[in-house]
Amino acid sequence: MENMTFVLFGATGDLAKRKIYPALYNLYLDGKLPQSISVIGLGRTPLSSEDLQAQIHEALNEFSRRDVLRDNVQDFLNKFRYFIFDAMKEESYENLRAFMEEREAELGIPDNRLFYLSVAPRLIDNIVKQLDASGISRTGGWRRLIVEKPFGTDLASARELNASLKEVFVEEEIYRIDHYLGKPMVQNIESLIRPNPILQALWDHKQISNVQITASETVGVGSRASYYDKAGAIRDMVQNHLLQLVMMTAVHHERKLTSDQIEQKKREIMESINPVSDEDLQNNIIRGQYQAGVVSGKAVKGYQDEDGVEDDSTNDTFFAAKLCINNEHWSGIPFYIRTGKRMDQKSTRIVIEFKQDSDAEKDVGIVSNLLVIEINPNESVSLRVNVADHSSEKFEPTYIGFSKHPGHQPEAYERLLYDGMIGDSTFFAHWHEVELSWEWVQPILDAFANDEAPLHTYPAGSTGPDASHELIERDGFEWN
Ligand SMILES: NC(=O)C1=CN([C@@H]2O[C@H](COP(=O)(O)OP(=O)(O)OC[C@H]3O[C@@H](n4cnc5c(N)ncnc54)[C@H](OP(=O)(O)O)[C@@H]3O)[C@@H](O)[C@H]2O)C=CC1
Ligand SMILES: O=C1O[C@H](COP(=O)(O)O)[C@@H](O)[C@H](O)[C@H]1O
Repeated sequence: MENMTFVLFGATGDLAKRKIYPALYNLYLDGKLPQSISVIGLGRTPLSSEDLQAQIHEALNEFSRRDVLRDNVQDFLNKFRYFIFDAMKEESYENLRAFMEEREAELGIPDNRLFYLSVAPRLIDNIVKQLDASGISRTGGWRRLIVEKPFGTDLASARELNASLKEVFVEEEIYRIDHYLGKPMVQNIESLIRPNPILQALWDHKQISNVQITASETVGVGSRASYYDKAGAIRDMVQNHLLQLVMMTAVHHERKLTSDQIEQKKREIMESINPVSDEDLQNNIIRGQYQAGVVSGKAVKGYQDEDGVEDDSTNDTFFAAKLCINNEHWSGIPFYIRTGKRMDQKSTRIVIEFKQDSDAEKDVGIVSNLLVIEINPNESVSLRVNVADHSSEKFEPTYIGFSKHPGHQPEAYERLLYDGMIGDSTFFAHWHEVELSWEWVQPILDAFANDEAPLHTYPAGSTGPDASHELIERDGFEWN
């Protein structure tokens, strides 16, 4: 890997502490950082480099998946410098350029520069313009830009944001983070199907009856009401993570695909998803909001009573939909997606349900085969099969599969940061996917904004509103 400067905008922020520093440390432990790297943390808070290093050390103690090793942590921390920086002030950039160049000279490294924007979206336009104007992004080496979510708040703002990034960077240099794409089991979908002809042969509408994608959470809005009450589940989870899971599930891997081919296939899938019609808005889209209830044995407030949430908020904390991909492989197969906060369990999973011809044998316990890909918090793949129980002359559903142990393998941010450093954008969200995802959700955003869709409530700690069960039961299935 080439030596580089890693410029972290938002070095004093929550994401840096919880995800970025632990990811960098674990890459360091695995020998996956460049031999020589200058990491420059930026923020307005007046800190010295030693202060930042102390904060990072603390963050590692709290959030690293592996123990912090006394004998090497200082070597890791020495790579960091802090620079007091206000993204809205022009002079900050001139000073940053000098600081960065000085450090590059001190370490004898080329001007390969990776800019990580872990800051509020409202700052991004100015940062990118100033990086260009100050010459910071005009490097003799390579330059890359990692952008955090949310990428816009609707189709128009996403296009605007993209246009301002494109004034300075080309698509190949822009890495839009969607941390679900960094999750090991999501990255493993291809390696699960392609080398296994038995699964490849099953991966289409002839064998599959429906696909279900769930991302349920037990947490509520927490301290993020100012953002979440405007975003809702649709912007927070659906436009990005859930639609990415749809694309990753629906891609066909007849052979090993290059990054560009995967990008093209994902784009084709998004283009093949039926646009949301008025009929869908009435029947196939479910908006929900949690009420008071009990989660993991603890009484919790309803959404409207959460700190920072408007009293009469109609914001969606739950979303479910049925969508169809109109291509040769998936035509006629419903994809059901759902996500919600304050549900009964934390679970992100993809369930592929296979067709079952033996309706007549339901009374002896025969059920459809399922392929269950558990993404989070457990990482496993299992296949539900019917096994005869000779004593009762009935069949028992039995799961065969394997599990991985989270904590023993690199987490999403480690994988994505590493990919960003080596210049592999396979598991980042490319512009066309992002734009097409916004195009798909835009009619839903409009309907929610105009209160044209019913708001179903559900008790915290439940499996979501009844309407989301009716959505799937109408087609003769149930959420697995
Ligand atoms: N936290 C999370 O779990 C997730 C966050 N994200 C995204 O990551 C980004 C960062 O989030 P998060 O860390 O939570 O946010 P925080 O509010 O915790 O941190 C914001 C950071 O931005 C810096 N900042 C704010 N204004 C300026 C400015 N004018 N000039 C320079 N720096 C500035 C702050 O530094 P200072 O105050 O020192 O200036 C701070 O380091 C956001 O886009 C968010 O949507 C995405 C997924 C999850
Ligand atoms: O991006 C986000 O994701 C988290 C859920 O992520 P997970 O890795 O724990 O499944 C969600 O809580 C948050 O609201 C959202 O912004």
